[in-house]
Amino acid sequence: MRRLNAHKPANATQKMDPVRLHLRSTARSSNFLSRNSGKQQPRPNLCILVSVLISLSLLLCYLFLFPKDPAPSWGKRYTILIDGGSTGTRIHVFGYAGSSGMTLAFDFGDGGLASMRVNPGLSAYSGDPDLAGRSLQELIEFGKQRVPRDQWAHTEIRLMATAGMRLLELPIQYKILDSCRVALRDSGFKFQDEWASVITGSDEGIYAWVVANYALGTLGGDPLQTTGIVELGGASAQVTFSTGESLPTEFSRTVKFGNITYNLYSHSFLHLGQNVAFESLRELLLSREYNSANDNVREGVLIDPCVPKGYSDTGPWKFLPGPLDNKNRSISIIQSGGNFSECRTAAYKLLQEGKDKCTHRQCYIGSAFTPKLQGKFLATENFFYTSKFFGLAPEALLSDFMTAGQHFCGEDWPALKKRHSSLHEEDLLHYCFSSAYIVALLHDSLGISLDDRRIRFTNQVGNVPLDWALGAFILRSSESVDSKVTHRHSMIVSDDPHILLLIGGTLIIFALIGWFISKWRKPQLKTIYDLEKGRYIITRVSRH
Ligand SMILES: Nc1nc2c(ncn2[C@@H]2O[C@H](COP(=O)(O)OP(=O)(O)OP(=O)(O)O)[C@@H](O)[C@H]2O)c(=O)[nH]1
Ligand SMILES: [Ca+2]
Repeated sequence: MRRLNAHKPANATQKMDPVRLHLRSTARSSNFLSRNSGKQQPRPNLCILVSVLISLSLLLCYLFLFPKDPAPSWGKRYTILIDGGSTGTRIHVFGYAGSSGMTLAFDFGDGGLASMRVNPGLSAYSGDPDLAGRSLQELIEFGKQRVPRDQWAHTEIRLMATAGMRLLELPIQYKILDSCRVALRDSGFKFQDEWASVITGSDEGIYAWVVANYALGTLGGDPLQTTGIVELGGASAQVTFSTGESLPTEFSRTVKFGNITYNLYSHSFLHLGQNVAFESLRELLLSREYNSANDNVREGVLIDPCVPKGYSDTGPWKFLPGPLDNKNRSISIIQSGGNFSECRTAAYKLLQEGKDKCTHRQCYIGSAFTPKLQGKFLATENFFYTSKFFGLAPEALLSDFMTAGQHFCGEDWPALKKRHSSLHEEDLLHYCFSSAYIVALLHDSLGISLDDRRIRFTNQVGNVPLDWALGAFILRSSESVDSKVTHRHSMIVSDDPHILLLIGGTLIIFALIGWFISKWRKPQLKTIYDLEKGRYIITRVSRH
């Protein structure tokens, strides 16, 4: 049997006298109730309370769905990208506002980006792939110095290798990648095996295009206002730009940024990076078909027009297996020809190799389709290093490279070494070749006129280094922003602790509102004893 209600009617005697207890109007009983519940406790005005709670929760919802700033930044976060290039491996540590960010504003200055390079590149370990992973240790330590320890487990680390690795046989590539995965798994950072890979040359070009246009402020704007990128690396060269031309599928890429879609031509010319091209040109000079026209080989001596006068190198050389016959294999010395125009002719011939296999409407380089270059371009890496060495302005003309190269190639090698004693000899040796190669590539092959001002030779725009790795980071960040924007309205909870807090708080407030309303709506029941009927009845208590 339920206990009697603790409160007694006002006129009740101490003893529960069943006779006098009548059905109480809920009002009187509630008055009675209030009289007997000790000191008058002002019951919270439920309506005010509920409305405060509802407005609070609406405010929280507004903050979550329409934050003042696309998203409040939640402190700094990090991501790491390792660029596995043919001549070296470099780590880039990106620090950025860890917002659930709907905006992309990165600081690529000292506060936001830290990089370090080690030589040689991963492909140099083809003879002993297990050592490749060890070459990453120094870079991983560098990353640990830049990322706070409590963030290591949340910091993703990715290895993206380029042309140097693409040149290796697949089994060797896999062994080198596996060796790197072991090192990255043990790094303490967040890593998954598929995050160590060899990227395509087309992706490499796209990423370089993204960082260039991000730095120029044209990413997300009119495609016709974007700037193309030509990059001369160590083992490959990339050409990427926006074009209205119809493109064969293998050369056509689309990049979506914000609500703009860019139709891009992107291709990486493998083997045509500067370092590999320099070696390949010697192979060409030694080949039979070339030699029939030129007497570059006389009694075991190769005359190389692409090295300054007075240079000689007694080898050994690692000539790639190719069109060499035994007679030429017995090269004992390479002597300088120091002749810019002969070097340019040989370089052009190298760039045209394979043209007979062209199956497209036009192939400016080898058998690859290349549309006519449209718009402005940034020329990076070896394009920039060569222009810088010759003291050329960023807006230099190709005719300036010709003049500088003609002079340099004809100079005396010992005098050059003396004058540029601070430079790496290998870099110094390449400038005769690179000046001729740049003219043969951009003018003789791609059709940029000698006095065209469309090209800027640079490795930086503002404080943004034009490194494709930054482009990969920007693109990934924008994709994750897009996915957050897409999901934001479907309230898919982000992994951001503050967002979770916001949602949790909102849910608690709604639950409180629901509870109060249910209390308020739930009939307040009272059990009283009816003297006349001699039994207990349950009655509803009225509300104020
Ligand atoms: N002259 C000169 N060349 C440099 C310097 N630093 C790097 N290089 C050369 O410039 C090129 C650098 O381009 P990168 O893209 O870094 O080359 P990489 O990534 O090792 O090669 P890929 O795998 O083809 O991209 C290489 O040919 C280097 O040898 C420099 O300070 N001076
Ligand atoms: Ca590179």
